[in-house]
Amino acid sequence: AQSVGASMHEMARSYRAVMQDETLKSLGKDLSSLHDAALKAQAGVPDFLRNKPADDPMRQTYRDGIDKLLKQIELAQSYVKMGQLNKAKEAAKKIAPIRNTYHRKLGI
Ligand code: HEM
Repeated sequence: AQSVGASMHEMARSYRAVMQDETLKSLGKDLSSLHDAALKAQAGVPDFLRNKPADDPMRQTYRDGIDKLLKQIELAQSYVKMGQLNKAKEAAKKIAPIRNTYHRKLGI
C-alpha cells in the first residue's frame, strides 16, 4: 500500500482539477479520482501516528476527518448524478475547510 503522504498528493492533484472543472463530465471524473485517493488515505496510517499507542485519540481524529471528507465528496458526486453542476461545485468548495480543519487538528 502507498503512504498516506502519497495519497494526499494525489488528492491535492484531483482536488485542484475539481475546482477548475466547468462540465459535469470532467467534474464527475475528477471527483471519482479524488474519492479513490481518499479511500487509499483511509486504508493507510499516517507517518506521525506510526509510533503512537493504539489508543491515541489522534487515530480517531484521523478516521473522523477522512469520513467527513468522503461524505462531502459523495455529496458532490450525488449532485453530478442529478445533473446539478452549480450545486456540485458548491459542495466541492466545502472540501477545503474540512482539509484545513483536520490538518490543523492533526498539526499538519
Ligand atoms: C482534499 C482534501 C485534502 C488535500 C488536498 C490534502 C492535501 C495534503 C497534502 C498536500 C499533504 C502533504 C503530503 C506530504 O507532503 O507528505 C497532506 C498531508 C496530510 N494530510 Fe491532507 N489533505 C486533504 C485532506 C485531509 C484530511 C481530511 C485529513 C484528516 C483526516 C488529512 C490528513 C493529513 C495527514 C495526516 C497528512 C500527513 C501525511 C503523512 O505524511 O503521513 N488531510 N495533505
